[in-house]
Amino acid sequence: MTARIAGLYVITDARWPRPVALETAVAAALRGGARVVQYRDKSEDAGRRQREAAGIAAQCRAAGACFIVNDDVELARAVDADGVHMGRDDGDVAAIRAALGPERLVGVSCYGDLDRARAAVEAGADYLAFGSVHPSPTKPEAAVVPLSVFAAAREFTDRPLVAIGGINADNIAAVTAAGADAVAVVDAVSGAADIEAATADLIVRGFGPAS
Ligand SMILES: Cc1ncc(COP(=O)(O)OP(=O)(O)O)c(N)n1
Ligand SMILES: Cc1ncsc1CCOP(=O)(O)O
Ligand SMILES: [Mg+2]
Repeated sequence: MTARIAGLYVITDARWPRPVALETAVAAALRGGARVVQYRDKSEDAGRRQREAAGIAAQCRAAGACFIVNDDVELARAVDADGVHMGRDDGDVAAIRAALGPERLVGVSCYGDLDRARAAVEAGADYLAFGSVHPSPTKPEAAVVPLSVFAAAREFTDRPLVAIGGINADNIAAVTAAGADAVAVVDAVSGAADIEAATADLIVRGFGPAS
């Protein structure tokens, strides 16, 4: 399962107009080659969240991509997502691991904190995310952490390492060269005029041409 966390990891953004265009945008990202999609929606409209997450889950299933729900274990279970992504305000990693069982992935934000990363591995995290690795247009308040964090984390874990924050076509190659297995983006895809082309371009620049 953890092998599925690799390549371009696209995170949905509220700027995608709702509801039809969100699906259209996810379809374009999947055609462009996104291997992981995360539903990230901070609203409290439970009905719309459920509908949108279920729709994206079906799209990812059809495309063979991995589908992750941000923050919300119950929603992940309800739509049969492949996993959840949890940050420092989203609950205890061991408790989430126990609640979800071994079949679903638990991704954990580690920011630039290697002690948190070690503890997350101990608690059963399936992948570790580090960032912002550059100033993020989506989350400008996020602290920037050095790319050396990937080599440092690789010293103690073979879990997939995900980079996030301010990653775009100009800097993605340096991020993967530093050791990130997957690269998570919001703006570089959702802000693009042509989502399919932007996705494909990021993949070639970051991971090389498809073999
Ligand atoms: C892949 C990935 N990495 C990091 C985050 C950030 O999680 P968190 O710190 O909980 O912040 P929010 O996204 O919930 O605002 C993420 N969502 N995905
Ligand atoms: C959710 C999150 N956590 C750290 S940066 C970030 C947002 C990443 O978005 P972008 O790719 O637009 O910088
Ligand atoms: Mg969170």
